[in-house]
Formats: sequence, C-alpha cells, structure tokens
Amino acid sequence: MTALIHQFVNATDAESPLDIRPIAGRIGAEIRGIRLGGDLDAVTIAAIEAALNRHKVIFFRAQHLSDAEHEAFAALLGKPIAHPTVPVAEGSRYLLELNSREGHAASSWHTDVTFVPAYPKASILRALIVPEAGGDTVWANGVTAYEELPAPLRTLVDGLKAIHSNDYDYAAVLGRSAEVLEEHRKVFTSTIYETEHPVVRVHPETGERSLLLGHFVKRFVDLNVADSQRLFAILQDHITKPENVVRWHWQAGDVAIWDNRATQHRAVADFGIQRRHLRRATIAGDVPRGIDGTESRAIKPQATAPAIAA
Ligand SMILES: O=C(O)CCC(=O)C(=O)O
Ligand SMILES: [Fe+2]
Repeated sequence: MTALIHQFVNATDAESPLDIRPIAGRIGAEIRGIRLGGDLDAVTIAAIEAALNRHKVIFFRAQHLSDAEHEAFAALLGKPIAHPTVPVAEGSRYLLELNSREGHAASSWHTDVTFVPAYPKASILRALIVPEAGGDTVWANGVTAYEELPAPLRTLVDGLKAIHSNDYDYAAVLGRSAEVLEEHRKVFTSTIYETEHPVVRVHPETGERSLLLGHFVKRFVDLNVADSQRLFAILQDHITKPENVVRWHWQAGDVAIWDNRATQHRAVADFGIQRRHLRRATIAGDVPRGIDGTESRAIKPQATAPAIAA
C-alpha cells in the first residue's frame, strides 16, 4: 500500500486514477467522477494530494457536502484547524464562515493566515449559496511566478525576508461600511501576529520554489516602508498576471482545494448585494523554509519567557 501511495506523489495526470481536466495553462484542474467525504480510501487521498501538488488548486463540481462531511473529508488531508482569531462557523467544529450579505468578500490577493509561522498547508472551500452572476474566485501560481522572474529579480528575492501581520489595512481589502469594517478588524486583530517569512519558500513535498507574499505583508526586512511598497507591487504584479491565474465560476455545491504553500487567491467582489455563502476548512501546515534552509519565525506575540523557579 505504501509503495502504491508514493507512486502518486509525482504522478502525471495520465497515471492518476482520477479524471483530471486542467483548466488554465499553468494552474487549476477540475476533477470529475468523485464524491468527496470522510470515507475515501488512502489511494484516492494520495491521488488527490498528488493532483493538488501538480495543479495547485483543484475543483469538484456538485458535491453538496454537509458541515460534517466537509470536516470529515478535511481530516483525511491532515489536521484541520480553526482560524487563529475568527470564531468558528455556527454548528461546526472548525469551519470558517464566509457569508456575504453586503457585497463584501476577501477581495485582495493573499495566502491564508501567513501572519503565523506554520500557516495552513491547504484550504478546502465549499459554496453553499452563490450569486446568479459574478462572485468568482481567482488563484495565482507562486511557483510559475518565481520561475518567470527575470534573473536579477530572482537574485534579489532569493535571500529576502518579509514581515507578515494580521494588523494591516482592512479598508483597502474589504471596503465596506466603516462600522462593519471596524467590527471585522476588531475580531481579526484580537491578537496581533507578526511573522518573518522567506520571500521564496521551498515546498516541503515538491521541492519547488514559490513566491510567498500577499496582503498580510507589512514590509521587507531591512527595507523601509516606501521601498517595501514599491518592491511588493512589482512582485505581486508578476504573481497575479493572467498567465499565472485560474478563475473559477462557482455553482452551489462546488468544492475548491488549494495548496496554500504555493498560491495566492482572492474573491472577485462584483456581485453587488446578492447573497454569497461559502465555508472553509483549513489544514495545518509546517514552518516554511527558504532556499538556504532558514525557517520562518514569530515576532509577535512574543514567546513568553520560561518561568524562573524561585
Ligand atoms: O470568498 C472567496 O472567494 C475567497 C475567500 C477566501 O479568501 C478564503 O476562503 O480563504
Ligand atoms: Fe483566503
């Protein structure tokens, strides 16, 4: 069994037991003919993980999972974890609620929860209610973005580190009423986190190098805020150019799983006041390493000093 599972780690689509249909040229595939849930066998899970490593985000139509099925399936991919500051969705054990009634959505490019060191390795998002038109989600491939950087920029980022924090400009990201915004910010920042990550992360399973940035970045280490902002814009432009991106038009019941170690994503907030309701399961990840093997480290909250025995 183990040998068979390992065979899938680098499997091509043709070798996979799954029906995999790539969508964009560099990222994203739909997987057909499978029903997700907590009862999938180890070979199928290994094949899903291999497809995820290869395509970075994978889509499954018409799953219509319950909260319990969503959570049971997530547990087969690793250790499900709740968001560090946002309370779990009602009736669930660790799902994150994304329920928009005011046209708001997470509409700026990010990787989930990068303000902590061991941020999630994968997220599993399911659509419950979707707008008639609009409300798509887009994902960008951080690996092809890195590979495509001109050599001088690659040299620049190879040794660079960035500070990520959940204390950032919520208005720029969410853009809704001041009151709701403030409420939202309060919940999100009930604890302030700051983490130093390498800008180039080496993927622990594929060995691929990818750009690790997104909207939680505050600044680059040893650069001031003005230079940081300009460099950030240059790099984000490379990551999010259409060639590196896939766009998914949701139908109720769909599931998307992304490799949060190699991608960024954002919602497209073009659906006015139509209802849009999704729930996300999140899988624990490991501490990133840069090209030279250096690990990410927490800056805030500071580790509490060990108690001194009196
Ligand atoms: O609402 C969306 O399309 C994306 C939400 C998001 O950022 C997430 O689920 O992590
Ligand atoms: Fe997200």
